[in-house]
Amino acid sequence: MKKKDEIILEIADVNFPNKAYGYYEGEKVIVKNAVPGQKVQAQVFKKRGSGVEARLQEVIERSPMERETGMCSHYALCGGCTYQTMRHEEELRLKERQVKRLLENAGICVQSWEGIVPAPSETGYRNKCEFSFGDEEKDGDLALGMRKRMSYYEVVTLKDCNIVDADYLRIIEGTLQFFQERKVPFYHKARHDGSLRHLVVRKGAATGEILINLVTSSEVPFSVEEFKDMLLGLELDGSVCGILHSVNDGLADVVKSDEMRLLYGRDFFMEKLFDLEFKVSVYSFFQTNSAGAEKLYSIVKEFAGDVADKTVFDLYCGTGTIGQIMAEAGSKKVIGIELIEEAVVAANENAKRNHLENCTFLAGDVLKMVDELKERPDLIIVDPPRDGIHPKAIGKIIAFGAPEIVYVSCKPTSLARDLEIFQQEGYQVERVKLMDMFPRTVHVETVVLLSKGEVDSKKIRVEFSLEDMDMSEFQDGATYTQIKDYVLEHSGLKVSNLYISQIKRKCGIEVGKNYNLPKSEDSRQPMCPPEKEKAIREAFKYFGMI
Ligand SMILES: C[S@@+](CC[C@H](N)C(=O)[O-])C[C@H]1O[C@@H](n2cnc3c(N)ncnc32)[C@H](O)[C@@H]1O
Repeated sequence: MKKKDEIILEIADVNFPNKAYGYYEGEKVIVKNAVPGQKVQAQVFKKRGSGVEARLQEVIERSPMERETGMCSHYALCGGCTYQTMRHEEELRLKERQVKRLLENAGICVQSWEGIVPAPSETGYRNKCEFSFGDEEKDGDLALGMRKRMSYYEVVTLKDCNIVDADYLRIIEGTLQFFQERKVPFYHKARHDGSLRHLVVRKGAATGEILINLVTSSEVPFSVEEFKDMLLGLELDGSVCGILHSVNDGLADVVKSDEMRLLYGRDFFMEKLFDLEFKVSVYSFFQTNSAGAEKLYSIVKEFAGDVADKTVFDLYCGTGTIGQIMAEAGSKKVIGIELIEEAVVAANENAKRNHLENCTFLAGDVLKMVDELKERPDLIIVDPPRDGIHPKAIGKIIAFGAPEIVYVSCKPTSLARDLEIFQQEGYQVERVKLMDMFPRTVHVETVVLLSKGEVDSKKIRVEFSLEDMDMSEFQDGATYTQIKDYVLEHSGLKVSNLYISQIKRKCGIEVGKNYNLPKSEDSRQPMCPPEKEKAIREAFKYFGMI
C-alpha cells in the first residue's frame, strides 16, 4: 500500500472518537467517518510507521448497524453527526465498548460497570449551537451551518438538522437570507478578510428563552439594528430574550469576543433543571442537552450517595449546577471553583435565586485555587473540560484525601489518562456509568466513582531496579502516557517513551540513570526527529516541566 492507492476494505470497529478501522492485506487502516460492518472504498493519504490512514470515498455496502430512516439530508456531507446513520441501540453498544476498551488498555481496574443511559431524546436535544459562516462550495453562495467533513471553508447550510429544534433552522434561514440580500462576505480565515464568522444560538429547553450572538470581524458592512429587527420579526416557538453582536479579529477559529454589544434584551437566558433555576450568561458553560443533563446529574447524585452534612467541592463548576444539586440534597457546605468569572457570578446568583445559602462559588484556576481552600472535603466532584485535569491539579486534589471523588468526563481518553494517576495513588475505581448525552455524535459522558481504598502493603511485592525506571513520573510534571496523548492531540504525531526520555535528557529533566539507554555500546537507537522533538517540548511546556 502506498499514498493515493484506492483500496476496498471492511470496517471492523471504531475506536474513540472517530477512528474506524479495518484491515487491508493484513495491515490496519484507519478510515474516519465509517461505520463497523460497512464495505468502503478509501484512498490512502498517510502512511507512517504508526499506521495507515485512508480517506473515505464511497460506501460500497451498508452495514447491518445502520438505520433505514431518520437521517437528515446533510449526513453525507456534514461534519456534525458522525454516527448519524447508526441505529441507536448499536450506537449505545459502540460507545460503551469504546470506553471499556480505553479504560482496560490504561490498566484501570473497574469494580462495577453499570452500562450506558440513553438520552431522553435522540433528536432536537441541543440547547446551544455554534453555526459557522462560509462557502457552500468553493466560491459558491454564502452558507450558514456546520462545516463540511474534512473541509476548512466549506459549510453545509442546515435545513433539516435533527439534533436541533425548528427554531434554530428558522433563525438560520432568516439570517442567511438577510446577509445574502446584502451581499455581506464571510470572514475568510486564510486571507483574514470579510465579516461574518459565527452565529451562536442558545435556547432554554424548559423556558423557551432564546439568546442569539452574532460574531463578526470588525468589518461590519451592514446595519446591526436591521439585523436585530429581522430576528425579532421571525415567527418562532420560543421567545428571543437577548441579541448580541460580538467582534472578534483573532486568527483562531473559535467563538470569542474582543468586544460585545447588547442589541436587544439581556446577555443571558434562563434554564430549569429539576426544580432549580439557572441563569446562563453568554460565554458560560452549560450542558448542551438540558434533558440529558438531568440524567447525567442523576447519576452524579446516585454515585455521591447520601450527602447530608457533607462538605462537597464542585471543581470546574461552570454555572454551579452540580454544586447546587448537592446543596439541595442536603450538603452541609458546597464550594465551587470555575475559571470563567461571569459563570461564577451567575453561579452565586443562581444559588441565591434557588435559596441555597450554603454554596460559595469562587473564580480562578483549579490548579491554583485549591491551595486557598481551608476546608476538608468529604466528597469532591470534578467535571473538567475536554483535556481533563492538569496533572499537578490531580496531585493537589488527591492530597485532600477525600474518601470519595466523583469524576464526570466528556472525553474518555483524558479520563483514562487521569484515572491511571488516581489509581496509582490509591483510589479504587468503584463504579462507571455512561450517559449518551449527544446521540448521533461521537461524544459520550462518563461518570466514575472513586473511593480511597486502603492499600495493604503486605500483599504487594514488586521487584525492580530504580536505575531502570524513570522516577520523575512520580514526582512533578506528566506521565509518559499523558505526554503521548498531548502530542497526539495537538500535533497528530505519535511519540515513543524512548523519544520522550531523549528530550527529557536534553532538557535536563531527571530520567532514571539507565532508563531507555542502549544496553550495549555498539547497539544503535533511533533518534527523535526534530518535528517530534518540537511537539514533545511543547507538551513539557504545557505540563510545566520546562
Ligand atoms: C465540562 S464543563 C463543566 C461545568 C459544570 N460542572 C456543568 O456541569 O455545567 C468544565 C468547566 O470547567 C471550566 N474550566 C476549564 N478549565 C478550568 C480550570 N483550569 N480551572 C477551573 N475551571 C476550569 C470551564 O470554563 C467549564 O465551565
